[in-house]
Amino acid sequence: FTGCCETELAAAARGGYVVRVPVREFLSPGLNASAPAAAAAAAAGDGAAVVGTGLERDYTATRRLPQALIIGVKKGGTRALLEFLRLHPDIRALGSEPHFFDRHYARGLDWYRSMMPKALEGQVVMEKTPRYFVTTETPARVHAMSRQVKLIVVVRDPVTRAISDYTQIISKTPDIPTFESLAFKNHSTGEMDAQWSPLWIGLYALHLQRWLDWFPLEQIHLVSGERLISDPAGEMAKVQDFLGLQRIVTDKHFYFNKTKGFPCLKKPEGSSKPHCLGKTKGRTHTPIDPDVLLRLRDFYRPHNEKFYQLTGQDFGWQ
Ligand SMILES: Nc1ncnc2c1ncn2[C@@H]1O[C@H](COP(=O)(O)OS(=O)(=O)O)[C@@H](OP(=O)(O)O)[C@H]1O
Repeated sequence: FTGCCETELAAAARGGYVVRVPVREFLSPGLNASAPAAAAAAAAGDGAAVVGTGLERDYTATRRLPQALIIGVKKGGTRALLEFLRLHPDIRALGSEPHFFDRHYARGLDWYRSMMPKALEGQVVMEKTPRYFVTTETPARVHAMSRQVKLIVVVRDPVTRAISDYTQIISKTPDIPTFESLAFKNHSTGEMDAQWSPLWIGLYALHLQRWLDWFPLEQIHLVSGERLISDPAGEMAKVQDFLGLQRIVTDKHFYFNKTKGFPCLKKPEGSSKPHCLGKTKGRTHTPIDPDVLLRLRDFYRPHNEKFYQLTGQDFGWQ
């Protein structure tokens, strides 16, 4: 693919007229038969329709319900994963978090569909709302929409995740008590408050079990939040395989930005400039008393073991 036709197609799509495209040029060998040119046409936005006839494919972009969801976890690296996936021409992802299954379910599936970006046949439509993973009513609702939907969870060491969560909370409400005082139910006995949201979200086995009541494990792909930082291309290869996509997002798309301390994109969607995620991603964490950290590790150990058992994967959290 030379790139010449991508521009032509997109331009034609913006003009809203019909372009004939030889289908062979755009068929990819993977599960999905769409191609970068097709994605460019879809990316042209509202009203864009490029229609092929006869031997050609139908390039009409429509709004469809998502076939894949990033369901969690909060502070796991979900934004990074979504931005990385958006580099793929066969992905059409909603940029914001729609919170359909947890907050706006009463608005109905037509509303949800109307939120989605237009996509061509063969493109995978997706969205991310990290709260889905921990809301009890969500698995059944997602299942009612589609029993085939592919689910992705980015998991991260629950201790670091909890501190990241708290760091975000305190940045918005600076007057809240310290992490240490909120994490314990009883300071003298050392009993942790498992109900406190930053701790409760990290009980991954508990939450996953609710999803497994509705979906088989093969339909749930777990991304290591740690590896998404240390080896983004490796983690992305597995996600693309899971979604049945060609491995188009590779190490060529990333560079490690030393100032930020994270992998950044050489060329994000719709831009030619390198780009890192914003200031709220990769924040300096609130320092936590080392004794409390040890306590937290003890608290999570059995839950992590259960999670490794359920998933058949050891994420190596100490
Ligand atoms: N490439 C890259 N750049 C910046 N940050 C990255 C990246 N990859 C993963 N992360 C980690 O993502 C953490 C934020 O997670 P989420 O995007 O899931 O947060 S949120 O739930 O949507 O608020 C964020 O957490 P904090 O480090 O605690 O800020 C990062 O550690």
